[in-house]
Amino acid sequence: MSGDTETAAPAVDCTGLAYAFGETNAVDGLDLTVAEGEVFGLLGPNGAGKTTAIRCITTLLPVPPGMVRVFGRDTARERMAVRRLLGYVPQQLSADASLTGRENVTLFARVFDVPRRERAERVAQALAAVGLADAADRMAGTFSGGMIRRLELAQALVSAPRLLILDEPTIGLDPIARTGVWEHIDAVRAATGMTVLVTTHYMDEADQHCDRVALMHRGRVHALGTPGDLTRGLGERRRAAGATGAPPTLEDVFREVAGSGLDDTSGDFRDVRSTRRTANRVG
Ligand SMILES: Nc1ncnc2c1ncn2[C@@H]1O[C@H](COP(=O)(O)OP(=O)(O)OP(=O)(O)O)[C@@H](O)[C@H]1O
Repeated sequence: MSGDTETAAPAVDCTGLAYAFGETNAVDGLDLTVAEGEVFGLLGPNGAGKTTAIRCITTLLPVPPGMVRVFGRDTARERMAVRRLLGYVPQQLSADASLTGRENVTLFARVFDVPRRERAERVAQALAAVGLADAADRMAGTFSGGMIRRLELAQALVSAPRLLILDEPTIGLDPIARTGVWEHIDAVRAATGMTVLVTTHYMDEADQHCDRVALMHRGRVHALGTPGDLTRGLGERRRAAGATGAPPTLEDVFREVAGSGLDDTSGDFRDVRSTRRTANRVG
């Protein structure tokens, strides 16, 4: 693969991506292109297939050649090259409560082969980028949920990836901590031009922070565009049908495309479950 091809290729290119767990088609023909430099939101309710799609893109789940390319590199054929291009913050907690913030990030710097002589500085930069410079030498077990999430962000950033993939980065956090996480994602993106692919079921966050979103339901993309285009489009359809009222939100767009498949209570359950996971891990 030539350097030119890699530069011209989209950050992520999924073509007919499919993945099944036994009888369950978790991802069922997903077509998706993420341009370099954009913040792209993969949205959907529990079970939509977001995490499975992300795990295929990160090479953690194997798919046949031709389904997923990252900066032009096929995940099936160039697994290690793809891994070197991306930073991944999974839903499961990846920080170790018994290590300090700095030690946690240093561990990732070693795993990702950050050269030894650059390591200390790169770790300090990653911690500063997420607002944890002052807390760097405290045990992660003393961190709040929002600080842990930012620490995990620093772990993913220390290898200076071209593509940052975040699976539900703000789940289980209170509104202030959620804002804090996004402020740092936005700042890193502004400073580096890094591509960000994020899954979330918080439509308000996607509306505010994503350049484009894909609304995913039952393994497929049902709507794709900028949040503004999607909400304007629904507003126009409603006006054409004679409806009045408040301008639609992204959540309204989602309800239109997903219909009765949406579960009103799923977000709450997920928050509780995730909060518990956080508590178990760092408690
Ligand atoms: N390891 C697994 N074994 C069996 N089925 C699975 C597995 N992981 C996911 N699934 C199923 O695949 C489907 C998609 O799940 P996935 O986790 O990708 O959805 P999601 O949109 O990320 O939802 P959530 O936000 O709840 O993680 C669901 O029906 C889920 O039950």
